[in-house]
Amino acid sequence: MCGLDDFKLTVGRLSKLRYELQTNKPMYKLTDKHADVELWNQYYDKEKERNGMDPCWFTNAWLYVECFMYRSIKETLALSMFLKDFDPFEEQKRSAFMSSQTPIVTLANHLLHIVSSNEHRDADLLEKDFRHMVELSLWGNKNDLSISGGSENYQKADPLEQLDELQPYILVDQINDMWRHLKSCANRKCGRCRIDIILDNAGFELFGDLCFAEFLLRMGLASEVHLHAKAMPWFVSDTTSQDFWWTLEMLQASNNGELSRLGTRWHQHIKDETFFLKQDDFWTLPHNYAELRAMAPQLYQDLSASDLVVFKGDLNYRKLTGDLQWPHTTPFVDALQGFLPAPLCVLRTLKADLVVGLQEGQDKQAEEKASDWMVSGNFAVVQFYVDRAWEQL
Ligand SMILES: O=P(O)(O)OC[C@@]1(O)O[C@H](CO)[C@@H](O)[C@@H]1O
Ligand SMILES: [Mn+2]
Repeated sequence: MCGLDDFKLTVGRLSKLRYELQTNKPMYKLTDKHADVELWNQYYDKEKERNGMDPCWFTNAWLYVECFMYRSIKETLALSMFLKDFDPFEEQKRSAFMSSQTPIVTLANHLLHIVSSNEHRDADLLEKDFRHMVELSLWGNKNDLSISGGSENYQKADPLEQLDELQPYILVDQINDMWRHLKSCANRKCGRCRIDIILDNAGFELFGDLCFAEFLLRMGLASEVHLHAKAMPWFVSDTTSQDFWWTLEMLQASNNGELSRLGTRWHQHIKDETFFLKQDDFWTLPHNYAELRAMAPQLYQDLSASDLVVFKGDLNYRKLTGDLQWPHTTPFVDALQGFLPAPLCVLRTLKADLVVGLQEGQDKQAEEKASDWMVSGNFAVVQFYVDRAWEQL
């Protein structure tokens, strides 16, 4: 088959997918060669058994349906001859990165300034800088391309100047608890701590996450950082391994000295195994994280070796909490339903209508401030949990 025919066939399949989705047709079983096919098809059978009918686009759970849409796009491409590895969102991701150059440079300057100053013998200053780096990584999550339906959504304002005014929008702020945990880990293990980041969006968010990782390394709070990327194009802007490498290449090739230094440094971190880039099919399944241990035992075991697992973003939050309508005052740990491979935290801006761990009445106050507080990405939570037993290890 020639390229043009292959292209036409693929576009036809995508149009069919769109039509079926828009008209609530039944979903279907996957047939491509990817290793996750059986797990998806088992999920389909379970849903069918539960509801007594084939899963349909409008009637099944939002999380499942939404994940399946991205997986179906992947299948359509996988079944083609010439577009197997094509990332349909690549252009948007790259353009969002390019458009965020000014705030990226601001953030790079800030990071390089704080890691090269000697002032951190003052513990209070180190703690303040830690807070800022966490907040920068947190608010980077505002910039995702799936909430904007794929249209331009990139960091425009100066990220540092915004931090103070954004503070009141952090509904749950457990940054101090994270700080105490990391300090005590670093003391106990002489700085030999492992941090994992379950990445979310590429572009400014990924850059902020890498800066946070670099800060932890340079301040002696971590000795290795494991970065978990998606195994396929996902929710438009999520970071794939390809996006990660492209970002490092772009930074290294930048004519801005600071960006270029960071790009070179992060390549070196990979070579000397300070950074680890990982991907696992589990992150692109529709399952809740309470099922991770049973579904992906090796991944669970790997995460268990971490001193802190940082989950970025809204989709991770939905999967951590099972995407359920919890009362808003439900303790965070209860919503995790036993998923506790290691100490963990979430850095998430709210884009879906669920949240836990709020104080009584906090939801009403947020609602008075903005009726779309749960879905606008303008409010956030930083939630942390460590089991007592881990603290004593
Ligand atoms: O995980 P992220 O990037 O923070 O957000 C993903 C997201 O934009 O996608 C879905 C809407 O399509 C929602 O779950 C959420 O708002
Ligand atoms: Mn995302």
